[in-house]
Amino acid sequence: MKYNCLNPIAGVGLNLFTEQYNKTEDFNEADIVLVRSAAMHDMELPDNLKAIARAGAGVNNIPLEKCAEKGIVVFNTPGANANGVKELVIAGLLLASRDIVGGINWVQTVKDDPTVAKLVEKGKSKFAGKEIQGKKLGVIGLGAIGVLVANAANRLGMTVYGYDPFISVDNAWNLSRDVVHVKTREEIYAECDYITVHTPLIEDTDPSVNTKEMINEETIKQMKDGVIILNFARDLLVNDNDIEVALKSGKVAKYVTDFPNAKTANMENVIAIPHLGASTEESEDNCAVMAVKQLMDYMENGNIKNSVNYPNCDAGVCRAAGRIAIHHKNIPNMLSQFTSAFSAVNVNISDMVNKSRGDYAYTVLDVDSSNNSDVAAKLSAIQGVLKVRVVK
Ligand SMILES: NC(=O)C1=CN([C@@H]2O[C@H](COP(=O)(O)OP(=O)(O)OC[C@H]3O[C@@H](n4cnc5c(N)ncnc54)[C@H](O)[C@@H]3O)[C@@H](O)[C@H]2O)C=CC1
Ligand SMILES: O=C(O)C(=O)COP(=O)(O)O
Repeated sequence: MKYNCLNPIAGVGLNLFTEQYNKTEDFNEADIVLVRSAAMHDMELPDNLKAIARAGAGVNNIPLEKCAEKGIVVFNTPGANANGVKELVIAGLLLASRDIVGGINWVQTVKDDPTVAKLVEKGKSKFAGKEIQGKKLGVIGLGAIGVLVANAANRLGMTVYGYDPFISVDNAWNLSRDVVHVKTREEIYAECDYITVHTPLIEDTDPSVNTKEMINEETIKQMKDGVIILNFARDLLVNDNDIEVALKSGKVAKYVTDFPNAKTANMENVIAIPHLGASTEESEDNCAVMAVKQLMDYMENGNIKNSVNYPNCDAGVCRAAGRIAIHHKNIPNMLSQFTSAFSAVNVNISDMVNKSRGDYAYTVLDVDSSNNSDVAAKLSAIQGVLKVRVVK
């Protein structure tokens, strides 16, 4: 089996691959691909490609639907880099509150002056700021990162407001009970001195689901004067032209972004960080290990864990003579056709798992025969079947 890395992936993860797996520099001959932020939307997806693992959280760089149509499972690594991002968000809160960057840059301009010690005492008042303790922070999106940010800010003495209409049970359990649970984004806009966004980038006609450009003229208008906005999620969550106007007028005091672009990188009062949220040794290692383990379990057992375009499916380790994995449309009459294909050749199905997610489904069949290539070819020809893989 061949794997290709579209971005550098930590060695501690890649070292988990056994001798069955070989690295290839050629994307077109890969069975599996590991990726971080490389843009995949315009890439031609080869027929032999079976799975893509995003060593990270955001999957907006990957064509999920196109992959699902080709029976390519896309995984991510939920939570594996959340602490790295949380720590940078806390740094972002402090960088936006105290002119640390301005002060450091100024010291560089006077560092060769023998009276530098005196100069700093005289000049430091230009860089004075505010403390975060006692201020209100709004967290939009209480997933792996949002929960950690909310809890950490709460421990630093901030009053934290949290909004997430789709919060998972686990994340709700992990959220500090001191976090104020708000039911609308508007409450956050009206109340908070700092607002940080931690949702995926989602484009949808339903405004409660859509996150694209959720920070815009209309929503900024509802915020407090001098609000500080932090964006460690994706640049498209914020409308660049609207934030520019708001920064110029002082309505927004600072915009901290981990996703600078040609516009925001040139705006005054923007603190632009070069997408460093997940760039820590620990996060890179966690993501790589999780991504590789998920890929290996998929390749060797057909199990799917943490997919973003196919249902999760745990068929365990195969103890039968053969295992076939079928990617198919979630439509009527599929299972009966699969079972008929095996009964036609008098092969017993000893175990079966069938899972669906939206328009797509995944079926794993354990059978009492180790020679299944002919049946696999017949299964591939069934209308609605997207890919058939002989796992064992
Ligand atoms: N700066 C960086 O290096 C990194 C950035 N990210 C970005 O941060 C995002 C969040 O990451 P995680 O917390 O790990 O993901 P996650 O999937 O654990 O959390 C996302 C949360 O957003 C919530 N959500 C979805 N739509 C929403 C809406 N319309 N309104 C309010 N909440 C909504 C979900 O219910 C979920 O709880 C990623 O999608 C990615 O874009 C993630 C990791 C690193
Ligand atoms: O995990 C994410 O969503 C990130 O934004 C991290 O991206 P990266 O892996 O650092 O290119």
